[in-house]
Amino acid sequence: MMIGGFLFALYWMKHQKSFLYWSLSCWLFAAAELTASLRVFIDFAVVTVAIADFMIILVNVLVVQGIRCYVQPQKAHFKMFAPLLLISALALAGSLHVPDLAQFITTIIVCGLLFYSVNLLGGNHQATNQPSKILVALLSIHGLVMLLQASIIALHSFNVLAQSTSNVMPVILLIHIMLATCTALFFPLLFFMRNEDHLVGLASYDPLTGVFNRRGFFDQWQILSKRTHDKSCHLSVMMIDIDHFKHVNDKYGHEAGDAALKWLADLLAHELRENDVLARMGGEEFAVMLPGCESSQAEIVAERLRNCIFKTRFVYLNQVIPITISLGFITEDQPITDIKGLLVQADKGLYKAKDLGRNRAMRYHSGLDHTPTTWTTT
Ligand SMILES: Nc1nc2c(ncn2[C@@H]2O[C@H](COP(=O)(O)OP(=O)(O)OP(=O)(O)O)[C@@H](O)[C@H]2O)c(=O)[nH]1
Repeated sequence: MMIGGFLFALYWMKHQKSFLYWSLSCWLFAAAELTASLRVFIDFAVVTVAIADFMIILVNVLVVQGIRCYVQPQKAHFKMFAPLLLISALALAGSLHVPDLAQFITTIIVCGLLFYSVNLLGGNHQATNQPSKILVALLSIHGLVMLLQASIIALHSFNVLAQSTSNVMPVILLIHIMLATCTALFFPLLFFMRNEDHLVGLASYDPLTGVFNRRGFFDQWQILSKRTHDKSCHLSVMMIDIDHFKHVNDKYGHEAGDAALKWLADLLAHELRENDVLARMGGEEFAVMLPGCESSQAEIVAERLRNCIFKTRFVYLNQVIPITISLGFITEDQPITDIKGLLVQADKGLYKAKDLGRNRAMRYHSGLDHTPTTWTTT
């Protein structure tokens, strides 16, 4: 009852329908247990068997409905459960005088609902956070306990386990209550973690282009450097800048400039591999990190990017706006600790490309201290 109250308070504050369904399921669970326990005092199977079991099925339907509201809110129509509830009611009514059969039917239906929940949460790509994994585990264990319970009921009804079930069933009931309590307590964490993931996402992505921002770029670098720790691995880094972008803004307007940035980010992302990291570092400047990309490949990629932007027409409000980019790039063959230093060097290549007339890619070679810096155009 208290967890139900807690979940209802969350619904009241957050207006998330999932919390409403989960709080109702908690309260209904308490009511169902109370109704079933009346069989000690009264012999009225319609209430203590059929209605109590139907309430247990409804509890689990409400749990699933809450999960559906979390996973796919647009498609979560409660009426989808109407056939299941109708069939359950008829089956329970038909097994009124055979309590074992009613319990077996209830157990199998609840088991199905639990595994459906596992499928909903496990198959949802957005729900890959820690609480959702724990919930998948809890619901799976609960489903297996239900299967065990169904087997015991079946064996009992064929008199195979005549004596021992009376000892096992209270233990199973206790496990149910523990699993249900843990599950109910983990549900709110689903939303809290999703909100946190969303905030982290907002902090790491550039809202205009949808690619990483400066912070996201360095976060990705941290992830990459941990993965390739102690491994000698090639890494190429590029700095990319739109040529005469001020002119684009001045002549066609700031909105055209924004559209050009988005167009450029989409094209670059399309030309890069999946594990390359593209980020808008600020203004009209982009950076690319190409893990495992050695020197000769970096040259090919840089030229491919430059040529792709040069050849592709950017059309804004029926006007063709000429866009070209300049690039500076560098490849490091040693394990890297200083990504910022690498960016500075790629940036030097970029400014050399600008100096030499723009619409070109320049490699920055950093040698030993006594080696003069050399530039290569591609
Ligand atoms: N539309 C738009 N413009 C931006 C944005 N961020 C920066 N800019 C503009 O980008 C322009 C950058 O101009 P400059 O740094 O002079 O460089 P440039 O005109 O591209 O010249 P070069 O880099 O030397 O080829 C400025 O006009 C900024 O206002 C943005 O988010 N949207």
